[in-house]
Amino acid sequence: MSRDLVHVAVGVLRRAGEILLTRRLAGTHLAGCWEFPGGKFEPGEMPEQALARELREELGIEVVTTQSLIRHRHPYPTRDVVLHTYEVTAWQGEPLGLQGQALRWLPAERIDPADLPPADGPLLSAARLPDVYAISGDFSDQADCLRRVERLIAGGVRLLCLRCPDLDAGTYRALAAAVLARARPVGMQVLLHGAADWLTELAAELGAGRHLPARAVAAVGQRPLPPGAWCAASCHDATELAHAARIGCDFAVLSPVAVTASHPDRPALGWARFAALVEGAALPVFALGGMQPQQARAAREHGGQGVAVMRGLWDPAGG
Ligand SMILES: Nc1nc2c([nH]c(=O)n2[C@@H]2O[C@H](COP(=O)(O)OP(=O)(O)OP(=O)(O)O)[C@@H](O)[C@H]2O)c(=O)[nH]1
Ligand SMILES: [Mg+2]
Repeated sequence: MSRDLVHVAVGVLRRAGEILLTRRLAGTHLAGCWEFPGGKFEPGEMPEQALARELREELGIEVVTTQSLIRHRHPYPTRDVVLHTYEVTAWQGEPLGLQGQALRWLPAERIDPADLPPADGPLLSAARLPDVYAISGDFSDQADCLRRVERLIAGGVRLLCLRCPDLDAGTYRALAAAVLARARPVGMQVLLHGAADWLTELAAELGAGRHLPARAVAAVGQRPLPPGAWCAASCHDATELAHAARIGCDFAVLSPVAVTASHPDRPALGWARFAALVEGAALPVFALGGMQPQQARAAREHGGQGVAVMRGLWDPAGG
């Protein structure tokens, strides 16, 4: 039996580091929840037209510019909802609760997912994530590693995967602790890469997240970290993306989008295939493989969260 499918346009409005939430009115689906403003498409409307009309009707503002953030589908008991989410990067007017709904501005990290509709988990992750995810290269020298981290921080990078596959556990622990001590005060979030179980305990101890290699994602039935700590997955196809979302990962990297120096003979997905895979994914997806930070916008235009960059950031002078 075919289910009802409802398309909804949703806006993320930011001001002084805070995001606008509005409260669903009594008598509506999910009454009392805090949500991102927006509403259902009317017949014949394009997503951005629906967004502009909804924000005019609900908040009395005029949308000036938008950037697509994430589109995902959520099965509610009575119908499926597709949320088309946009960053509203400029608008005119002061948002008001024109339908009597309460308004509230909150920093992204203080929004409690439990206050939002059940469909909003991926949307909140997307709103909290930047559009560049740096992935470290292999290294063993702590001073060199910290110099590279400093350079990333100075360049505005705020999400880092610490990937050191050849280090023993003791050296990795010391290195991760040193990186976190530097990253925490500036709000850079760090994910520990690897399949080993001890990484979960280390992540909890240091206030870090975990990034699971594809083989580790396939092997687990549930994310290894509690909500609130980032849990990311490496994926290469639709099956892996679906599994990553099912086990509760917050975001994924999908590769290889372009041909890379490290795997020149591996066929690249290209942007069209990337977009098709992201379209079906229920979590934010970064493009990985041959990416440079300035391609974040292209990734966004193809439905992605942004780019995951290895060489281009960690080792920009390298080959
Ligand atoms: N606006 C909005 N809707 C959401 C969010 N999350 C989510 O699951 N939804 C669902 O998407 C649908 C949007 O419906 P809506 O009630 O806002 O639609 P609308 O503004 O056109 O209202 P109307 O139908 O009373 O005219 C609802 O089923 C709602 O529960 C969200 O963050 N914002
Ligand atoms: Mg609405």
